[in-house]
Amino acid sequence: MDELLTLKNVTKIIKGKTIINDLSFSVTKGEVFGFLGPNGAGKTTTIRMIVGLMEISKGDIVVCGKSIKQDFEAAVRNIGAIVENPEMYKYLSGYQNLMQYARMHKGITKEKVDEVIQLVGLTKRIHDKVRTYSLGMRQRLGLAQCLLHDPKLLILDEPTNGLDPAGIREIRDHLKVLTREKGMSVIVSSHLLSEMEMMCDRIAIIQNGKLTTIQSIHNEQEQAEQQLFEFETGELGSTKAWLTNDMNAIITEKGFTLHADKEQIPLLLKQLIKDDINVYSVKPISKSLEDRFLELTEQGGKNVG
Ligand SMILES: Nc1ncnc2c1ncn2[C@@H]1O[C@H](COP(=O)(O)OP(=O)(O)OP(=O)(O)O)[C@@H](O)[C@H]1O
Repeated sequence: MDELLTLKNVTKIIKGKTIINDLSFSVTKGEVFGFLGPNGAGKTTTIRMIVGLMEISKGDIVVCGKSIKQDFEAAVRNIGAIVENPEMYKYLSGYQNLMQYARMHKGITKEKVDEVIQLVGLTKRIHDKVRTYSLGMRQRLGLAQCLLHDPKLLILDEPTNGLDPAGIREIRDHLKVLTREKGMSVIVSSHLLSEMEMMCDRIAIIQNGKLTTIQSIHNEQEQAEQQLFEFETGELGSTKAWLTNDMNAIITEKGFTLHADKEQIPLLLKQLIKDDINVYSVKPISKSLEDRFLELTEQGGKNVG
């Protein structure tokens, strides 16, 4: 089964106010899925519902084939999560903290504790007291703790909050190991696009409790399919006359721009040449996710829906 997590029309209403509105998406095995949105968009609320900390008002969440509503324990068993800052005893060592946790949860062996310590790269400092750890090391200790019960799906709410670039990079590298080598799926949330672009395979943008877009990050072919193209043509008057309303083109200083599939470009060129309009260049204008994110958020969700 490729889908590890599916949200089906999930809605959350608190005191008559719709906080999450009909949210549907799936996360597949081995991917890092980003949840991006401005403050107050509803990321934490959604995550709290996925990990079972908050009830769903409408819809359902399915984890590894188990419905959170019908089979709660079997569903959440597959999840490891850091939602709020993980509580650690600062006067104990990292190792003592993990062993303490292992003692409270059935079936976690000492070998498993050693394995996760190595996985998060804390071997050298694991016997030092947590109060001597940097924030990044504390985050990694938290990560180690939630890996102890071998979750299939890891959920990290704002994992890079307060970390310096080196700390962010460490988290990023660890997520790669977990997904690529261990086949886990990871959901990370953030309001910082640049970090998410470096960390995620796909990013869902959430705005006012609604999903506005899901975009693959490394799939350039997919991104190139629907694009804005800039045509540089000669005579602007005849160009303007040539364009029809349904093309939704915008006249520029040098010619015009329009959205088109790549396959449409040769057809448009043939037509322009046939109609005696000179074309000096055609180039795709890459619209970064950043533009899209800013556009969506600055418009206050105009495109939402
Ligand atoms: N228990 C609650 N009662 C009333 N409103 C709530 C409650 N929990 C969340 N909200 C509201 O729901 C909206 C979404 O909040 P949420 O914390 O999920 O956003 P977020 O995207 O995680 O933002 P941030 O990045 O600031 O944490 C906010 O407007 C918040 O005020």
